Amino acid sequence: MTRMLIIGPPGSGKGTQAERISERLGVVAISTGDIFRANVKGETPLGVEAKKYMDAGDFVPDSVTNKMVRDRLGEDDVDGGFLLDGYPRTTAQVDYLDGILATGEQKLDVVLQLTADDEELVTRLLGRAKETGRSDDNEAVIRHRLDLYHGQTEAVVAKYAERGILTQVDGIGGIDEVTDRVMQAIKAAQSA
Ligand SMILES: Nc1ncnc2c1ncn2[C@@H]1O[C@H](COP(=O)(O)OP(=O)(O)O)[C@@H](O)[C@H]1O
Ligand SMILES: [Mg+2]
Repeated sequence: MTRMLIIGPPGSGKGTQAERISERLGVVAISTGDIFRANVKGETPLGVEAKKYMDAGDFVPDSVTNKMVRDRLGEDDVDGGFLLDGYPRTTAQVDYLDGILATGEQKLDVVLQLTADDEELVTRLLGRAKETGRSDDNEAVIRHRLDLYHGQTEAVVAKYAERGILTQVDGIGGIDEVTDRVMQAIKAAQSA
């Protein structure tokens, strides 16, 4: 049973690595970005609300995101553990997640931070824009998302560092190479 978070700036490879960790550890990967995008695509009320923020590279309001995550974490497939990708991104979300977990007397085992410098991230995301056409992958919006990461999500990372459960992994390199680093880091954290 593993309960984990993967945190990193946009373009750091969270989604790619989360999928691999999920397969290897047999835990369900939950990406708030993917859930929002599925709702945008399906034109649900949640999607219609979220789209306004996502297209601008802004965070969807905490009240909306928190409720969505609470509902998702209540589903049956989460019983064997989870890996959250893209949440929490604000310190208010950290507090909210603490509340959800405390209710079930659960605790986080590992928080992984994937690191990469801004120029590498912008290059990657502009490349991804050509392939996937994600509506928030244009340079101005990418820079804004990076600003929010530095301005808000780094404070989230600091909180977990204070708790002694943060593990940093260098996200620069080939996908397999990064996966090897990630799996080693998880092992080391779990035996610590
Ligand atoms: N925890 C969250 N809080 C607020 N907004 C979120 C959260 N997770 C995802 N979003 C919204 O979805 C968008 C895309 O998220 P995501 O796919 O995780 O992007 P990336 O991994 O490129 O940073 C974000 O820019 C934001 O608008
Ligand atoms: Mg992602």
